[in-house]
Amino acid sequence: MLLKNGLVLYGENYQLIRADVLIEGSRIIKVGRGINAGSDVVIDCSHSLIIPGFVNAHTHSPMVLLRGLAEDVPLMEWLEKYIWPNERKLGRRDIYWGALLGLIEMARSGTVTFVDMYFHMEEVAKATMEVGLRGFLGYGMIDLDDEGRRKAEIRETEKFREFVLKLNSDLVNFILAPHAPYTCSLDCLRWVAERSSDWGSLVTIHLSETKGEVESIRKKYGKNPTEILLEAGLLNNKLIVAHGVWLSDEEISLLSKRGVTVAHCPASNMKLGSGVIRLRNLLDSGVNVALGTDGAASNNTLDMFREMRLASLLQKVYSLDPSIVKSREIFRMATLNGARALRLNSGVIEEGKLADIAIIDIRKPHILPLNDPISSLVFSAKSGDVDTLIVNGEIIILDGEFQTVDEEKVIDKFLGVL
Ligand SMILES: CSC[C@H]1O[C@@H](n2cnc3c(O)ncnc32)[C@H](O)[C@@H]1O
Ligand SMILES: [Zn+2]
Repeated sequence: MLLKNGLVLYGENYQLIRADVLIEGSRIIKVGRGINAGSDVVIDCSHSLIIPGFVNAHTHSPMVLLRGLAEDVPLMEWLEKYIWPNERKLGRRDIYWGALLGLIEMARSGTVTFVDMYFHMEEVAKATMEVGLRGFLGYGMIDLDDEGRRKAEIRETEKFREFVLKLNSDLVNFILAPHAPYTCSLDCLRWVAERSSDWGSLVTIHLSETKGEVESIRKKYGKNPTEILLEAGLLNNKLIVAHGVWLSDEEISLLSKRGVTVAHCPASNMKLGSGVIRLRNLLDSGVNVALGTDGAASNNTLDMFREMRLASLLQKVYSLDPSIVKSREIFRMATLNGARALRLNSGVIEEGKLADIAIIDIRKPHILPLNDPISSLVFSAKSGDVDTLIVNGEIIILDGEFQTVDEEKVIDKFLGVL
């Protein structure tokens, strides 16, 4: 496949060059001028920006089903009064259709890879293969200190891992996913750490999201949440913690030393009134910070353009310092840092990298003129500006049309619900 004559955001330094991008199989093999390779597919990019696709490092795709259902309440009330009772009513088919809608929304906003933890994950895996995005999928474990529940959660996790191994797919990857230190026992967390080591699996967990969480963990264990993960044997470079809003200096330095990734979810943190992440401290301490939307019930979209903008604006207004975080740092969080956390050779447009690419038609009044492409992406672009999406060298959206899935059928399904 040849992407012809585009404005390419090239390499880790995001140099803007006019060039062609040649893709063979799942990889970018050449970037340069005047490539003539007799390609089967040639996409004219003369009015387009070619960028690495986004990595949504923390979401729950089926939660689009609960969009707008629990508004204006803090996390624990949100979970206990609204979300958990409604989730108990969701069956396999609901999860399948919810995941399809969520994945379509993610693709339309330039996301190529996502980390997802929820229930009935076999259905999310099916949707992932149908749409063609790259998913890191985990069964969300909650044992509430109950041994019987723990055993059942372990069985579910093992079953889902078997399912993923049998799929033998380039796109569907298994990840261990205990929910949080306040819903998982130390025994459960220890089991996850041991399996992560045996299986070589990545792990994701919610951590230090609210002040209340930190207080309750301190009350229960006399330690902070990060120390509990340390005690369980989870603090290493296979771990992605979602949120990390209330981390102390000591915890930040521990996460940095251990190579842990923090998936920052600004919209969710603002909407649930959870707090403001110490982004500058995390970045300056060398922590790999990626970006996630969280679920659509606490966001209320899965749009990574919007997430980048919110991440930046939140830091500027909270610190009263517009220079606190640069747009390119935010863009890197949304792309390369997520890819690094997942050990993917992608997240930048460069020879040898996976062809996980978003193509944006810049002939839009809200984008032009392109004085600073990174600033345009972080502050001006939005979901729907992605014309063409390529994942693992396959075209998912071409000229605004899905090539893999019947988008209209999915939309109709949800209109039928009204
Ligand atoms: C067991 S994983 C899925 C579980 O997590 C819930 N959830 C979604 N967003 C958040 C969040 O920001 N903090 C804590 N828990 C969250 C979701 O509703 C599922 O129950
Ligand atoms: Zn979450």
